[in-house]
Amino acid sequence: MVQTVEWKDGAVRLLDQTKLPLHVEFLDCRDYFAVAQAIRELRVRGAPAIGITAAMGVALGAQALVATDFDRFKAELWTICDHLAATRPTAVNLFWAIERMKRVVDRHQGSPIPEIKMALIDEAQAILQEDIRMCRSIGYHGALLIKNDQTILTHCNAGALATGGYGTALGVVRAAWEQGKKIRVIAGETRPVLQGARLTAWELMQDGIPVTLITDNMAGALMKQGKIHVCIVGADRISANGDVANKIGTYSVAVLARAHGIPFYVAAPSSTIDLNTISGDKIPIEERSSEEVRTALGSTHLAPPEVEVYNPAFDVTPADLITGIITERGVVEPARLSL
Ligand SMILES: CSC[C@H]1O[C@H](OP(=O)(O)O)[C@H](O)[C@@H]1O
Repeated sequence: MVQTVEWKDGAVRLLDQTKLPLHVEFLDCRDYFAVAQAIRELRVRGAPAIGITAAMGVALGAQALVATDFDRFKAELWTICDHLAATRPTAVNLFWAIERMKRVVDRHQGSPIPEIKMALIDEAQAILQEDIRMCRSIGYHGALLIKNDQTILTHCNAGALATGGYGTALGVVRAAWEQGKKIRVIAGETRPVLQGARLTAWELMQDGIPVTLITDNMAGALMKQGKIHVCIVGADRISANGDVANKIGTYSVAVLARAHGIPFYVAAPSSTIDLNTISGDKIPIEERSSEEVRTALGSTHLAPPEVEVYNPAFDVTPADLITGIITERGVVEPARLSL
């Protein structure tokens, strides 16, 4: 699996996910503006991957600062943090990672500036490596829930492409596959940005994991036909009461799963849990451009050019529709999250 994001030769190297599945192209961001633009344009996306990338953007921005006075350096770095924090509002990992980078600076008050700059690079690298370890642990705990010969429905992309590597929902799939369980994945295409069609299908095929692509409106019929045994999705923010914000369409899958008695799991690292947000209705939901809905990835027109569009990128699944939240520490009932 190619690396989604990495610090390479003093730049932030991203796999440009807008080019997948037909082209594997990398984008070398040499300043934090380029990192922010890549996040906004979904060249890198997925809650953990956004956090890691923003952390590297902070480290990258710090290298270019010329201030020799700590207070001035800190003030200028906080401006960089604000710029990166303004890229996307829903994935809490973005803000968690930026706050973690800020704590590095505060811990190094009084240290030489060059030492702080190095510490920021080290912290961003540590966030990446921790995320990969957490995904593997999520995979281990989640695979215990998967039986041989089961078919798993997933929505959007919560794989290596959405994380530092290995994936959350797809980390569970990978772990079950690596354990020799004969599983199959049904991937919802995930209109309008098609993360399922373009990214999940590509990612699983790279690993030789059986995957079938469906349009989002097919999920209910497959459940009714008994062809789905379990649903596993990712998350962008989990509120203190266990509500989950995830890609638009997730709530529909959860309702259908409940109607058909199918377990519905959310896989996410603890960096996605936001105990400061008391419930899902308080989670900010990103609204994206009308063109994403009116066209097929900005090309073919699918609708009248002037038609009114509503394009929320996420929805919220209430805790009572979620069978369990799979974290790096194990599987937890949503209602027990903040205990
Ligand atoms: C492993 S979290 C992935 C999560 O992020 C996706 O959103 P986007 O592609 O817009 O960044 C989607 O909600 C996934 O479940």
